[in-house]
Amino acid sequence: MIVARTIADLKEHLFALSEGGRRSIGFVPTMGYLHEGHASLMREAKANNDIAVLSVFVNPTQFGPNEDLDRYPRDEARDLKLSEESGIDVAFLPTVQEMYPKPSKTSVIVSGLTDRLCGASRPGHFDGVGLVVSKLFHLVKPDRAYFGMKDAQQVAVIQQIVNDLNFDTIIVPCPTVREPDGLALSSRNVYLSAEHRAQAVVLSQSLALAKDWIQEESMTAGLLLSSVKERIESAPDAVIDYVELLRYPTLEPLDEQELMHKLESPALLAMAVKFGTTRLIDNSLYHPNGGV
Ligand SMILES: Nc1ncnc2c1ncn2[C@@H]1O[C@H](COP(=O)(O)OP(=O)(O)OP(=O)(O)O)[C@@H](O)[C@H]1O
Ligand SMILES: CC(C)(CO)[C@@H](O)C(=O)[O-]
Ligand code: BAL
Repeated sequence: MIVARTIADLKEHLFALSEGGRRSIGFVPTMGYLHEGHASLMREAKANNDIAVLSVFVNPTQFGPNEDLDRYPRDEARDLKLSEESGIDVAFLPTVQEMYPKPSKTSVIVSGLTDRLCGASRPGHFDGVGLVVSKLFHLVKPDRAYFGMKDAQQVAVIQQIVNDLNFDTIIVPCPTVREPDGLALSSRNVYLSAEHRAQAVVLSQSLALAKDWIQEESMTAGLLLSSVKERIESAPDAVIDYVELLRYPTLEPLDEQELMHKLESPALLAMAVKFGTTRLIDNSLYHPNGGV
């Protein structure tokens, strides 16, 4: 596996390996501290492309002033080991100076899709994601890029950027990988105390319950939301940031009276919940035919 730390190095290696763009590139952008969720994306990239590229970059422009940029977990040696084992050919690990030698005067702002969910509770977050993903796509020129559905809003936002800016990249959404008890894998799980780790299972449990509840004939969107919130709040330390039910991928809210078993388009039940200072997200996508 080649490790590139500069843009010049990355471009040189990619040009050689791809034979000037003739061989396909699958790309997995991450912020590192890799886990099995990231590994599933890396394996998918390797299985469906000639060359698999990983980036590890804790992107400062997507963190708010009071967020966890400074304490975001990092373990480069472990990341390199897992990425090599997962079939990555080129790992790009730039410094902040390399990616942003000067503050960017250009922004990539997606309107509408970023008004709710994490876009509302983390102002400016998706502007930073849009900027760095656009920069990375220009550098890597991937044929396919792999993103986890745990960040469902991110997938919708990036798909919109690709459509609007004519990137020649297919966005491949990948399923959320979970711990045996259902907790979605996340680099930030490492922040959880043992007590909060035990309580955090309430997120996936509430999503599983919602899957049953939507089959009930009288279940409306409003009732589903209040039932899910009640379930989450049964965990003593859970503090809800948001729980929302939106059409996917347009992210328009469902009507409170809408009957869930009569859904006509996919609906996303998405949540962000804090345990102490740790903010976790999870979601599930429900399809009109009752499929999940
Ligand atoms: N459990 C998971 N299953 C599948 N993909 C995942 C999972 N967790 C993260 N990803 C995906 O990995 C990519 C990189 O995400 P990131 O590095 O932020 O990891 P993370 O574990 O979500 O970290 P954080 O805790 O900061 O949200 C994103 O496309 C994200 O959706
Ligand atoms: C896509 C991404 C790597 C951009 O920094 C980040 O938002 C993430 O890890 O999901
Ligand atoms: N997985 C999204 C990256 C972030 O939380 O900033």
